Order: sequence, then C-alpha cells, then structure tokens
Amino acid sequence: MLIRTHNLTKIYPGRFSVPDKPAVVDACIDIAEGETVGLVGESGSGKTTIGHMLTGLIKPSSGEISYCGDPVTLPLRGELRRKLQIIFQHPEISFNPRLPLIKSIEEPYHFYRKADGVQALYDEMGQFGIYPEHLNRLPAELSGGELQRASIMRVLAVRPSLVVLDEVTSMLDSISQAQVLQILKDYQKQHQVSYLFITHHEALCKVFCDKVYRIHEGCIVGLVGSTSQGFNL
Ligand SMILES: Nc1ncnc2c1ncn2[C@@H]1O[C@H](COP(=O)(O)OP(=O)(O)OP(=O)(O)O)[C@@H](O)[C@H]1O
Repeated sequence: MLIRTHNLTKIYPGRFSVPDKPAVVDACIDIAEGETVGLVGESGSGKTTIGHMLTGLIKPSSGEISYCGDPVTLPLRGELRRKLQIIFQHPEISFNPRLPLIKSIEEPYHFYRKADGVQALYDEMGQFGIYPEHLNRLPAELSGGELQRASIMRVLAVRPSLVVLDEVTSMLDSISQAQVLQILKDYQKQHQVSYLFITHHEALCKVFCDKVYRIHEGCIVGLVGSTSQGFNL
C-alpha cells in the first residue's frame, strides 16, 4: 500500500476558554499506487486536516501514517518531501505575486529534477495547457483556470507519488473543471501517481475516483468503491 493511515487523529488546541477540538478522529485510510481516492464530507468535517497531515503540513495528535510500509515522521525529509505533495483550492497561494510564473515553476523543478535539464520542463508544459505566452506573466495576469493548471504543473513536474487535491476545481467554471480533471487523469496514466481528491461535490467523485471515503464530524463513516459495491453515495 502506498499510503496507509491508522487511527489518525488531530486535536487542535483550544484558545482562551475554548476547549480542545478534535477535527479528525481515528481515521484509517488506504491509498494504493496509481489510485484516485475521494474524501467527501460537509464543510468542517476534517477533510483538509487529513490532507495536511498526509503531506506533512501539520502533525497528527496521535495515530500513524505509513508510506510503502515505512512510518512517516515529521518534518518530512529527503525524498518524502518530494513524494507527498498538495495542490490547494486557491492557486494564488502557490505563487509569489511579484514573480513571473516561470520563476515559481522552475524553483521546485530545479531543486528536485535538475539532472533532467530545463528543456524537459518546457517539453511537458503543453500537456498542462501552459504555453510560452503564459510564462512571463505575473500570476494576477492569468485566468483562474490557467493559474490552477500552472499550480498543477508545478507540483506534478517534481514527480510526486501522492498528490492531495484539496478542492482544486471548486473555483473553476465547468469547462476549466473538466480540463483540469482530464489533465490529472492523463498524467496519472503516464506516471502512476496517486490522488486524494478532497471535495464537497459527490457527483464529481463518481466520475473521477476509484473509491471514496465519506467523512462526518472528523470520523470516516463510509467507504464505497467503483469496483466492489459501486458508488452509492
Ligand atoms: N488551525 C486550526 N486551529 C483550530 N481549529 C482548526 C484549525 N484548522 C481547522 N480547524 C477546525 O477543524 C475542523 C475541520 O476543519 P477542516 O478544514 O479540516 O474541514 P474541511 O472538511 O476541510 O472543511 P471545508 O470543506 O470547509 O474546507 C473545523 O471545525 C475547523 O474549524
């Protein structure tokens, strides 16, 4: 199993007189190599908290995460930092607003794939719908769909094993949404990446995911898969 969590729990410390708050309780999630796993639930149910724990952005309060059978410990080091990635709902936060797009895309690429040379990066851009005319623009000079495709490219160009997709299409119109999902699927076919697809949008899970966990008030309350029982969200 690429990723397995066992009784993963996050309790955010309360502030002032507010008590500690469990955001995720005893979550057990399996993500196989090349699999797309949905995580669906209402606002505040703990989806993003799980995504942040899986990618090392926040520390679990208890429970374990394993990667190919080995425990994941924080801070993430070495190859694990490259392999566990997240793409956010608002692509602006992945880019420096004062730098041309290409600078922000090249930075992680140079860090992790310097040996492949910059031409390989340019060769890959077209499959993400990013073209030379976009590269010297500031993030604010791109459409929402273009910027989200650029943020996807920035992450996938470093060849991750798991990408948490946190509401990545929710700010997009239906055409851009379909483009982004197609790009993600096409890339997955080539590179066997796994996705954790976080969404409120149950219908999207049916078309995009191999199996779907449902979360309610921090607890995983259901799992349906397209291959076993069929989707019955
Ligand atoms: N840093 C934090 N400190 C305290 N509480 C937090 C923090 N981050 C999230 N929470 C709380 O944890 C709970 C789960 O939040 P989370 O963002 O994981 O939910 P979500 O399902 O992703 O919601 P949404 O779909 O609205 O993004 C919420 O009640 C939220 O207020």
